[in-house]
Amino acid sequence: MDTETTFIAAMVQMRAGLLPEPNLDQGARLIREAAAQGASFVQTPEVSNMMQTNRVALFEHLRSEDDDRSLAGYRDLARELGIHLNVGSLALQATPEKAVNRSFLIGPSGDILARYDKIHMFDIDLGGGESYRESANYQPGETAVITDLPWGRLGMTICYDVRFPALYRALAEAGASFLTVPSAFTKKTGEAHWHTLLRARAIENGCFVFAAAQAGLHENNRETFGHSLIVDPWGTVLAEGGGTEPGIVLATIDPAKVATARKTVPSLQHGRRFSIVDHKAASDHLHLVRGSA
Ligand SMILES: O=C(O)CNC(=O)[C@H](CS)NC(=O)CCC(=O)C(=O)O
Repeated sequence: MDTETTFIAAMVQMRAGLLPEPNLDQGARLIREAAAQGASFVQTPEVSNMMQTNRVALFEHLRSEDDDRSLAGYRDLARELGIHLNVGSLALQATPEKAVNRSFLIGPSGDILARYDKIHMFDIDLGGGESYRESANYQPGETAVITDLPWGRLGMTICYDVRFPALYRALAEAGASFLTVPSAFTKKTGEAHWHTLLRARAIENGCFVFAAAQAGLHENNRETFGHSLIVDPWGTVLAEGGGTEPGIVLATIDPAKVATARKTVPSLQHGRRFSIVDHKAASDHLHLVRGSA
């Protein structure tokens, strides 16, 4: 594997609406623009096909992987443009009752090289009446996924996964140089946490982090944070999208930066397993011992 070669990565920032067809048009237009600017790796955000929280409407438009027109369209596009295309995620039918939030890596041949089902479900109450119950409509994945790009190994994750650092450490230990975090972050949590979480995952694992994001006010009245990011293994932001509009951001990626960052700060090698002492339990025990003496 020639890890000396640089390449251009592009994050496609979208404002997905309720229906798959116009969303595919929006995604395809931006992917073409990215390829025209030289990108050979392009990522789209979480739920590129549908931003839909209403269960009835969601299930009306859900298709199984084999029948999904967005997936077919993105495969055709990857083949036509000769790029590696990471469709951040598609909402797909998994069972009669549940969808799955699935990310795809499509190769320049149009073949599906890898798929990853989002593991961590965003079930939270943010306050101010803003609540999410992803697990009501989606079934979680149970398997972390690492795959190969021509420039190094890629660990695939989605959005809320970014809050679970053990997943990223496992992917880095399995050989990942690149970590993908396609997202639809809320505006509130994005303002507080987005840059910090993504830069931390890059720094602590010595990996590039690619995070294409949904942005702006969507048809379902949800507002997402945007700020699609490309972060290098030193934690430097190489490219960043705006807060509200669809568009693309690009950066030249030098895979050699992975080895350089890890050589400078070898924290991946210095990690050690440890046990934990509960100080309170230990002092209670001492007290008991003294009392019985
Ligand atoms: O349901 C959809 O339409 C698309 N999916 C999402 O928006 C997902 C699940 S609700 N969003 C997140 O995971 C946000 C995480 C986040 O914002 C955080 O960790 O702070």
